[in-house]
Amino acid sequence: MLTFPNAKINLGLNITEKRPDGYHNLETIFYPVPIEDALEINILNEGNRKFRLHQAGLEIEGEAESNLVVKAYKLLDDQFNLPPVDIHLFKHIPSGAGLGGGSADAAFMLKLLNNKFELGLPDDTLEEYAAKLGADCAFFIKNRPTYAEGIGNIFSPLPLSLKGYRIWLVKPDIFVSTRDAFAKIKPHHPEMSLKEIAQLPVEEWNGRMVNDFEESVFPQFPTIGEIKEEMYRQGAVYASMSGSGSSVYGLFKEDAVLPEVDFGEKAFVYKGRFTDV
Ligand SMILES: C[C@](O)(CO)[C@H](O)COP(=O)(O)OP(=O)(O)OC[C@H]1O[C@@H](n2ccc(N)nc2=O)[C@H](O)[C@@H]1O
Ligand SMILES: Nc1ncnc2c1ncn2[C@@H]1O[C@H](COP(=O)(O)OP(=O)(O)OP(=O)(O)O)[C@@H](O)[C@H]1O
Repeated sequence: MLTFPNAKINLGLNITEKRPDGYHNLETIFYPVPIEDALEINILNEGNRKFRLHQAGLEIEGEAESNLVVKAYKLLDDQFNLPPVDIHLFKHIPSGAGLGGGSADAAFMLKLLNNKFELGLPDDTLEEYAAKLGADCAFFIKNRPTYAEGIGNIFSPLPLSLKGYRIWLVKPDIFVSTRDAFAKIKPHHPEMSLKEIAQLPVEEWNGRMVNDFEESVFPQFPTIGEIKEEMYRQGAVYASMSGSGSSVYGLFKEDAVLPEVDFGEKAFVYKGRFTDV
């Protein structure tokens, strides 16, 4: 059985408070983007191992045991004693990008196991399992535009569609530590709530919808800020860094011409368009 975990972007990200446990309260909107990994499971018939992981495409740091698809399998295996599985993961979504690729793989693995082994778990239960694997992981269960608050784990659906807009996304060869990016932020409440801004036309988001991480990340990595400027030079109606970086996206009108721009040999570049979600 095969599935295609997709990435997300953050539309706005306000870091509002530092909590006693060291984490931060925030508000953001998660929106699915059609940049996809491929994830397949088959029943494993040979040997006495519970799982085998084959990886292709972009490299992922760490052992198989620390891969989120394996963690997702183990989580459900502990409860349901699942058959052994042979896992194939083709990695296309860059990591350390603010695109939630690892979280997407984990959530899609839960959904895949639920279907393959007919566990009958409803979305709410799958979301509870997903939340154990990462704060934004549960978003990918329903995988539709979502307003998130708390530490990024309290969700409400949002009536918002980017259908018809084009997206140009660039992830330079820069690694931003999410932990360091949080540590440099002075939390504050925004003047206008993100939910309100999201109801305005996309053309009115620039200057209102803000990703607070840009303030701490751009001075340290000017290249990331320059990519955002380039997006606006090319006619983006709205551009922003996603999550804690390092990817930057621009939203463009349907008929926009997106030229070839050299963002460096190792940059990941994606051009696509939104369909209905
Ligand atoms: C900021 C977002 O990109 C928004 O989409 C994500 O919430 C970040 O999620 P992530 O990359 O999976 O990050 P995690 O692995 O959960 O957290 C990394 C580190 O960031 C800090 N962290 C994370 C989330 C949060 N609400 N407050 C924090 O202060 C913590 O120091 C944590 O140890
Ligand atoms: N299946 C997986 N795909 C990608 N990364 C994985 C996976 N499993 C574990 N990881 C680990 O998780 C880390 C974060 O990866 P991820 O792709 O979620 O990027 P991210 O850009 O930090 O996402 P975000 O900040 O939006 O949550 C990686 O550095 C990697 O070591």
